[in-house]
Amino acid sequence: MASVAPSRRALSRRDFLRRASVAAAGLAMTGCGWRLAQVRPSPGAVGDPSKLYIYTWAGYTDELLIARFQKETGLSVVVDIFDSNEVMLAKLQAGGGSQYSIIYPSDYMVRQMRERNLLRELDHDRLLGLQDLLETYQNPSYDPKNGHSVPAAWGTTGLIYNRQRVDRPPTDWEFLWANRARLQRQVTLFNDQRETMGLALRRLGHSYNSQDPDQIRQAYEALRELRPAIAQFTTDGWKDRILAGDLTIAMGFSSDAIEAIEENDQLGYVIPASGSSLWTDTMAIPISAPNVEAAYAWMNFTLQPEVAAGMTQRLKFATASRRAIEQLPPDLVQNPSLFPSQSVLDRCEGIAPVGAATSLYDRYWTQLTSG
Ligand SMILES: NCCCCNCCCN
Repeated sequence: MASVAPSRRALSRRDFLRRASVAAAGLAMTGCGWRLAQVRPSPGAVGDPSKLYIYTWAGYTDELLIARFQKETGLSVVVDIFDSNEVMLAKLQAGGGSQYSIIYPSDYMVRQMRERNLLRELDHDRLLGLQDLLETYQNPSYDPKNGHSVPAAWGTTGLIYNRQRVDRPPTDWEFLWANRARLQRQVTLFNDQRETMGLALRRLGHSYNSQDPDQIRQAYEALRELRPAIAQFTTDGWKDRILAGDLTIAMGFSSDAIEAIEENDQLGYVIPASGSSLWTDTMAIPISAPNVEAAYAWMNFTLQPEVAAGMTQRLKFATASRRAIEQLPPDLVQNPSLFPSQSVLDRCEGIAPVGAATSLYDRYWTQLTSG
């Protein structure tokens, strides 16, 4: 089982606090306006040297970021969104690899794509700022020495809950099963097979990366048991619903949870006690990408500590840049949902490829979500 946890030393709360003491000023909070700037349903012309096509997760860009990049480089940016690594991979394999110059695969997917020769090897002479990354991110296990990817963001997966609708806040995944009779259609889980099958594995005391057919079956059956409580499998569609008071609990990424809590202080976020997924999302260049120059320009732009710190402030994902963390204001560095304590991180696990068991995950996932 490969762990992609950020370095224990580098991410200890004590270290963060020490670094934060020099931060104070940081960057001004900026209203994001329309967050998914220039998002469009599908890419059009490819190979236009004045355009950079990016395929990423929701909430990883905003208007300010794109406008500044355009001002600095003259390149306009077009962003498409995916909601799981598997969706991104399928699109790339169906020809999307020659449409996008930058993609944002997570840790395990970088490894999977590298092994299938789907990513371009990075020329480190063309990258500025890799030395500013946290030590563990200089040589992550999913991509030794960042040969094919640059870490962009990291965070956890947990439960977002509406305090007004629960007697006691959930502390673990088990809450969902214990309360399933009361939670009829009030819960959303991700439309992401590794994350969702993973939480069920973890609740049963197994690894997110189990390759044991029996354990994978048990996880599937446990999720079937939960089916009546599940309103929807959605990675990004829960936020409006929980803000509207339509849901009691949603599975969510830490960054999205922090944003939702900013909008409604009746919401809370918990990293489940039995452990959760600790993920890293990266920037990479598909092997047949157009406009590779522009891809390097984007990587270098976002690697700048001041730009990376601004993204963490506005978009609420943890940065892998040590120098960016030094620029963050103390309230962000001390936010345990954004930078969890070491003991919490120790309970979490990085998702890794599961080899031949992938088809079993696929099969159970299809049965679960189509049934
Ligand atoms: N909107 C925030 C997206 C964060 C996505 N991280 C994905 C991790 C998947 N294992």
